[in-house]
Amino acid sequence: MSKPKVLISDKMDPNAARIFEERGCDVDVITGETPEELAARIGEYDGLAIRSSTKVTPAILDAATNLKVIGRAGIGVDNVDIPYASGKGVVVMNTPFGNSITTAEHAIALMMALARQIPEANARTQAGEWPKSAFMGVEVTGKTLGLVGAGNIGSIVASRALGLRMKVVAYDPFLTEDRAVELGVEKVDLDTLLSRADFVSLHTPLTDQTRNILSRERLENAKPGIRIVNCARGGLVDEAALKDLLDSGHVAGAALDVFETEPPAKDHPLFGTPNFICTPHLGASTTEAQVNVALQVAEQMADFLVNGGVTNALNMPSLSAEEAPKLKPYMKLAENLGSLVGQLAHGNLTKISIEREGAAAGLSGKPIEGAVLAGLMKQYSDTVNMVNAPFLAKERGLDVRSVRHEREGAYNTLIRVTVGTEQGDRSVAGTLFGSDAPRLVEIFGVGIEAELAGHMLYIVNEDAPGFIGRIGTLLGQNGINIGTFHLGRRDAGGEAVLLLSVDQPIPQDVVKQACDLEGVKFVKPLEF
Ligand SMILES: NC(=O)c1ccc[n+]([C@@H]2O[C@H](COP(=O)([O-])OP(=O)(O)OC[C@H]3O[C@@H](n4cnc5c(N)ncnc54)[C@H](O)[C@@H]3O)[C@@H](O)[C@H]2O)c1
Ligand SMILES: O=C(O)CC[C@@H](O)C(=O)O
Repeated sequence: MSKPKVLISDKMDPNAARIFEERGCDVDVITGETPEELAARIGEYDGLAIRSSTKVTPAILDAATNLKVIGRAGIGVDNVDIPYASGKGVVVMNTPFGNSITTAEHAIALMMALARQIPEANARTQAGEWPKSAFMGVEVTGKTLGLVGAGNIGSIVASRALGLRMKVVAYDPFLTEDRAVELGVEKVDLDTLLSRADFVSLHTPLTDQTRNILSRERLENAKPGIRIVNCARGGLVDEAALKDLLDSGHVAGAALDVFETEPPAKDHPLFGTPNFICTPHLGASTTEAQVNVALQVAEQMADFLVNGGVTNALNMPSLSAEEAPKLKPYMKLAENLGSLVGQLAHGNLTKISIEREGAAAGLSGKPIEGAVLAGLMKQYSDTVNMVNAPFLAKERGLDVRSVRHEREGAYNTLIRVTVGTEQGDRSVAGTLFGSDAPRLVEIFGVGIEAELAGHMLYIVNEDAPGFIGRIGTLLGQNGINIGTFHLGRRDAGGEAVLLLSVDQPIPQDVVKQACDLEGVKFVKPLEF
């Protein structure tokens, strides 16, 4: 089997390339290309490892015909069109912790630099002045730091600020009272935070809710003399308003590591403003953080490409490398069951339920759900896989339920898939023979044991003598060889089900002739 191919398209610590190679991937490091150059190249790669320079746009994703995974060596993934990547079935991963300490330290460094105007004092001193009387700083001890966002980085900033003997208040809609107590911070609303904070540090992602969170109105109503630090994302602070309020003195200082547009224009209005300092998106730029994120992204991506393990994916549930091989036969079973109901159920499907019992109940439900949906929707799309199937299902308004039963059933492991159709609910179930051989064990209420593979024919007929001979003769006369033959029936003399595998696709006219055989109620060729 050929090795998966990975492209590292942004400057990254060399440990990333080393890990990819050690873990069984071929790797190219080609940085600084134009979007057109990247689009021309990307088709040959299974994985793309990036930092923030590469913009993974729909045009790049359309050209990425083999791409399976994008790994961001860092936290923010605003340079990746995740919905589009999900639609294409590409997993997007980040490394959520590798640079958190470094970024938190940068925020603290900028806060201290603002408090003592270090950059300006440094520049003037080195320019030959001795401007001792021009600078009068403030202590941070005893002052209030307002954290907007108390996730990974915000929490670390809180602990460092408490070490500096500051009081910390935090605004984060997802911060629980218990967690606030654990962090030693006071949970407040945003207006209270801005009315009380001497320093504000931003640590949220940029979303529709956080864009412009420090708006002109909020800045105008903030405590006079407030100082602002943003090491999170440009776009959180209204830059024009910040300029006006620094000029008026209402805001005593501001430090930005990130800008709405990066790099900012050379004549950005904030440049040259007294008490404004900035760094060129250096939050994550320490040796330690860059080694961490490079190692992590390469480990995660190689694990996915080589073993199927999923860690820190933003558009797919996690799956450990230990669990991935155990899940593999279940995924095949789940995909086949989804495909079977998809091929057999008529009309508009409105809901689907995926039940797991026995050993299957102990496995992660989301990957199994993704595999069932991928099987179900294969008929509608050639590019569907377990990453994009849940999104496609949602788009189609399909109500998807996963149920895990504690009960013991007739099989020691079982997956049942039931779809709601215009004719009522239709259900199929399957198990594993041994530890890894998927088998269908029930189809629409009829017990049967069959492997679902290759070209198959499903027939519902009256349970009466002579039928098996008739279908065997028909297929034989048409030169079609039967591979496997499986029978099931509800009651003797009632409705029977025949599922057989054949060595080639069954032509339409043979299907038609099968429909015309005596006692036949329904015929459907199936493909797995
Ligand atoms: N400057 C840099 O180089 C650099 C480096 C690393 C991370 N970052 C950025 O820092 C930010 C924070 O990273 P993190 O690892 O702490 O992320 P995180 O996901 O751990 O924390 C983000 C927090 O923001 C909170 N939040 C979400 N919406 C909010 C809202 N409307 N109001 C208030 N809080 C809200 C969340 O509940 C969460 O607790 C991200 O944007 C990341 O991209 C920047
Ligand atoms: O890669 C970088 O230098 C920036 C990383 C940072 O913005 C992040 O979100 O992790």
